Amino acid sequence: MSSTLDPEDDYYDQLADVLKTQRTATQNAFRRKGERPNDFPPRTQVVNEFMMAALSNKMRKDMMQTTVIGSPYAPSVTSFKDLKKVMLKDLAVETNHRGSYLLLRFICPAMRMTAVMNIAEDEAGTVMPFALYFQDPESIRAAESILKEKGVIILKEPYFKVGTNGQYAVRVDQPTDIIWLSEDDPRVPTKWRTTSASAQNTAEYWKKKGNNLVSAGKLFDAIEMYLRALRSSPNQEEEEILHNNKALANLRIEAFDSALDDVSFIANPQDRSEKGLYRGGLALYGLRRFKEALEMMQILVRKYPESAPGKSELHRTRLRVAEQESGIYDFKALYKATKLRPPLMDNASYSGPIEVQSSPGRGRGVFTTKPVKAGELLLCEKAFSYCFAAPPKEMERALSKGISHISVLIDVPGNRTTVGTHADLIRDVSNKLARNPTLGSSFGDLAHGKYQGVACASVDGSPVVDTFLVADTIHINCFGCPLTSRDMLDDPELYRASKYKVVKQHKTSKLQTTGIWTLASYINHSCNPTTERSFIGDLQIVRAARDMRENTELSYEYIKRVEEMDKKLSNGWGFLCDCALCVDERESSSSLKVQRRKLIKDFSAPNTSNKKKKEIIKEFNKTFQHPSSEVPRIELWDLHFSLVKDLAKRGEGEKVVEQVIAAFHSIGFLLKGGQVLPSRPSTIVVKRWGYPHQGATSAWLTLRNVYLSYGMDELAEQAKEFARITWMLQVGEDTTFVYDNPPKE
Ligand SMILES: C[S@@+](CC[C@H](N)C(=O)[O-])C[C@H]1O[C@@H](n2cnc3c(N)ncnc32)[C@H](O)[C@@H]1O
Repeated sequence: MSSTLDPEDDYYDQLADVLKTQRTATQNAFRRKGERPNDFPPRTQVVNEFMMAALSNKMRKDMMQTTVIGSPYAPSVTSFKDLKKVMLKDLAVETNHRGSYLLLRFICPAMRMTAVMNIAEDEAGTVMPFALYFQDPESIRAAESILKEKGVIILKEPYFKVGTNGQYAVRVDQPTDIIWLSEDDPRVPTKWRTTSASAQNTAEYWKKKGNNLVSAGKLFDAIEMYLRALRSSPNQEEEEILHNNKALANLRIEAFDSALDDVSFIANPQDRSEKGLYRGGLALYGLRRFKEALEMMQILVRKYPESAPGKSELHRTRLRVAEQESGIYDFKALYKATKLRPPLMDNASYSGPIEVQSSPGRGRGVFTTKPVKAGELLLCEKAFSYCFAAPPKEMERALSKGISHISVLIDVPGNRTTVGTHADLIRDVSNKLARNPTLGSSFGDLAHGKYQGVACASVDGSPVVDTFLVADTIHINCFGCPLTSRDMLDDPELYRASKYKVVKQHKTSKLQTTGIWTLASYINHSCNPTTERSFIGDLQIVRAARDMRENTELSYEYIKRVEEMDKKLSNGWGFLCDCALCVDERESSSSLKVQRRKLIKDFSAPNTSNKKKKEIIKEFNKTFQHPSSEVPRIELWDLHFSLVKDLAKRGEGEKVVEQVIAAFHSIGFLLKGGQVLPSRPSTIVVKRWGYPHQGATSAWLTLRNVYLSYGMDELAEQAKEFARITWMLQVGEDTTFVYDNPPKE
């Protein structure tokens, strides 16, 4: 979950009004639940209004899109043979017509708003606006190829609703409720049949049509043609070619399961053609089954040693298997790849010494399976789905590049409004699952809210996806993320530690890019976490923020500690944190909190002397009942560093070191050695790691610089090594940590 609106956010008031209007409209509509209206407007009026709306829709380009999630209803899991036909005039308002189906034909050119829209008619000639949600964006599939004029569908267990404007419509939130009928389907009524429907052409004829459509990028239509060709009695050789061609179209729409089915027409891989092996390997790669993909590519290269694409894919797949097994990544190449739009990394996921187990009171959680050291890589996971929000400068390119626009998601039952790419994420995950049912369990096993819905299922051989369940699951498990965590560093001292130029364009964005990482999703929240995570494109990197024993639970901060933490976590994720910080906060009296606030105010007052500041820090420490190893005193960090700044200016190195070490102790670290006085030790050791503070790297580098200035080179090297570890925690890697050779910015 990310970016649920706060009162201080832009648009808050406007969107709160929109949410209110939607809630009222929903309540009004529900008052009419079950009513069978007899005031349908005449056909010409419905069509004219639709055409006018399509025209004005074309002219308004810049409107922020809004997706409204209404009352959830489960998708149809009933076999078509058990359903009875109903007509549009039989529909009841705000009702899900279980046990029934509609047979509909579209009569206008489709229009794209948030939904793909058309006017549907039934066999009696009654017409009705029709809205289909969660469809691929126009750049992937044109609205006109989805709800084609003259196209015929069966809509199982339809939902009939009254819109905010009082207009009746058939609304489809569950796209898998539709059975798309091909022209020659016997269920298409005779009077709706087109001439090409009954054309008795050869498989070769339909194949050529399919090939032309692939060349034109109309992949969904091409697949329909290949299916038609397969129904036109091809011979064995033609059949194999058709399956291979269909596999190519399926690969391009990322329907990897179907592509794999296509090539499996020849059961034994050893007997497959070069194309069959190649496309089968790519399908397995797309499903992230890299070891099987490698086997397929090895067979290909053995059987067809001259195959250049085979050799190059074999090489690429080997890299993925190596990453998966070693957790070693070429980070330099990853940063380069973040220039891609969208910045999807071509990498495998690595899962280190961790496993999912039950975590009492928290559902499931992730635990270490062996002792680990601070900084160790625990997980580097590629997103299951990722919607990149183009920064304003790139918006123009967004349409053509399949980048997500920021849109508004109005969740009426959840009573919340979210700005970001969540609506696109719901769409992309739903489509991914519908096209790749074998991926269903990795997403379907994730935690979700109260809505039960339908987990992965299939009916009449087709997958069923419950978009309401997808939305509910995304709400709990999705996170906003920057393009790279390194871009988010806001300490100039740290830029000097980075070899590559910092890209600042995303720094001010509000993390509107969102994604789902199905393994990282099992990590629970703690305000005093054991790990830190970072992002490079759609890779999420999780590293140990402390030395941990075997069987220690991993945790990270879903959000940084803020005021009203209980409210934020409970609104966002439905739980109250029981970490020591939260417990202490609840136990602390309001007078104590007032006292702490006053101390901070006094500290920050102009002209407060350093002596006085030190006294205030002492007083502040006295307000805690528990040691800082249990309840880190995060507020103290900034107070110590305010002193550090001043002391550094005066060149009082020993005192700088004293304050930096005190700052670390205040957040639960236990450091041994490291003070300049009295005896200039040669080691500084972290006996216990504390709260992973964002300022830790520059704190270590401050120590390192002071040590150097005192000629304590050994100690300086050790401090630099700790800076490297905390840098890795923050940005994910240490390739860019070359403090001795700062880049010329
Ligand atoms: C992203 S999921 C984490 C995995 C989840 N525990 C599971 O069983 O799948 C987020 C959900 O985990 C639970 N959770 C996370 N951190 C928690 C905590 N500190 N205390 C209690 N529940 C927590 C909440 O139910 C939250 O909605």
